[in-house]
Amino acid sequence: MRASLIQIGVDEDESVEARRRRVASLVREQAGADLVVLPELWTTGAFAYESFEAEAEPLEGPTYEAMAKAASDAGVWLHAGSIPERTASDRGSAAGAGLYNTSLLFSPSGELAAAYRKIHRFGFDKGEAVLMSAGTEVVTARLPSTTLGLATCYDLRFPELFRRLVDAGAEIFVVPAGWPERRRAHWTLLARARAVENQSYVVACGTAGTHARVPQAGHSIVVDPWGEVLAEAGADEEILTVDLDPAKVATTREQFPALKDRVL
Ligand SMILES: O=C(O)CCC(=O)C(=O)O
Repeated sequence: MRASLIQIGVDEDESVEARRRRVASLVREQAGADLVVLPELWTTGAFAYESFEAEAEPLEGPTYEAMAKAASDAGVWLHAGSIPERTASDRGSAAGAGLYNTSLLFSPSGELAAAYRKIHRFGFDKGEAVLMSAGTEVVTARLPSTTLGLATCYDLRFPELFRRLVDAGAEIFVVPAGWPERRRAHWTLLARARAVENQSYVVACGTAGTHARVPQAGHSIVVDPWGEVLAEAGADEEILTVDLDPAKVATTREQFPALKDRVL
């Protein structure tokens, strides 16, 4: 299974429209891959809090349309990163209520295969944590050769979510992010920890450059179920392509059956 992670920069000088077109074209260029992954909130930037409300879209909005088409044009499973999703309950309610940080997975025919609303919102008492609502559903998606478990950025710090995903059959965790450079060491460490403790692949795609004055870590990473880093990007825009063997999850779990020793 070939995965391509598109680590783009979210530059305020590029309009959301232009970025959507550029990303769609990059996705089309990945024809031949099985799975293509984009970062978190790449239309607005994960730290561009002041743009969330203005750039929020309904689930089936312009990003959905463009990414569904790009997935079918390329014939790939596309994890289209996440969008600021506006739901009906947003209208007339308190600021941010009814906005979600929602990731979208499309099948190679451009059908929506899964949508995951980020459960753990980042920012403590500001930013996303107050501007967006929290998702409540743990989401997996069945592909022909494996099962994906969906998580987003700050979720990586919460191992209990990943256990729930494993219990639901996940073998590959897909984690779009807009992780800051300041905590890059945590990003790499946590990606490897989630892989090792759950004997699963971690496919984690971040953003490049700086947005909303927050330098981004980049360093998209793919870790195998033994914790080996199969590929890691640098800090700049990059497409990271890597071959995964989904069967390695079962063999790792058989040969070193630590998951069977869970007590709690
Ligand atoms: O946990 C972190 O250090 C970064 C999380 C984050 O930036 C996010 O979830 O948007």
